Amino acid sequence: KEKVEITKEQRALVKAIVDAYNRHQIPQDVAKKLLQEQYSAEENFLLLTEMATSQVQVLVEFTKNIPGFLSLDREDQIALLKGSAVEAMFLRSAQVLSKKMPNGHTDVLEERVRKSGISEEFMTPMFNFYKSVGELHMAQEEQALLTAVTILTPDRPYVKSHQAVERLQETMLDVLRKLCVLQHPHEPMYFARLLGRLTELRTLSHYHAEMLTSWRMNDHKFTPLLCEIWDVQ
Ligand SMILES: CC(C)NC(=O)n1c(-c2ccccc2)cc2c1CN(S(=O)(=O)c1cccs1)CC2
Repeated sequence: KEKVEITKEQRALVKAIVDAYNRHQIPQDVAKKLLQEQYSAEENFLLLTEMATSQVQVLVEFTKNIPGFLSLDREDQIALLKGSAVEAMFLRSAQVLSKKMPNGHTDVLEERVRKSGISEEFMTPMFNFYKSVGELHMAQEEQALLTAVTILTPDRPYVKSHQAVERLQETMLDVLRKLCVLQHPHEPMYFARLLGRLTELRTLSHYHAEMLTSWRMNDHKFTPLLCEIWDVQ
């Protein structure tokens, strides 16, 4: 039985990432609004736009606090953010849905998302993903580190110093692997299942590009920040 040891540096790394992750929660008022306003598809779409826009701002702040990220080449920093924004949004959504919320809130949230103009063909894979993440009952350290691992994916378009990003991602993966072994001693495949969610995320992000065109058909407007991070309009 290999003895898994988290080093002092790794403990500090996890603390930095989790603090950043918790510091940048989506403003509660935005999430609360999802539960208050009326149910029209237009209203739901607007609320998702607001939540997604606020999540991008949160994502940028979180990313800047990933140790080593700001020492990467500036253009690579942008390439990593743009390349991971959609995946981070879906991962965040899954984490929001799997969070313990006052009873009934999750259903309302789910209902609003289902009635926001997203075509049925994307609804199924999207909610399958939310369910498969929820079933993992991820600890917050795992959620924060998995988000960091997603952002630090070296093979995003336009990334120049592939190796520098890979080194950073490996640092995160090593401590995430150790945490999984320590926190799920009876589930030797837990870490592998976590990484499997990242594969599902990539597939979802391919659906997202098509989702956007279906919305644009019904002249739905996005915010300038979403247009910039998604390279649309
Ligand atoms: C938590 C935030 C980041 N999640 C969020 O905004 N959601 C959620 C969601 C899921 C579970 C709980 C709460 C919300 C589902 C969807 C989105 C956004 N996208 S989008 O960005 O393509 C979008 C399209 C049009 C305007 S914004 C569409 C799908």
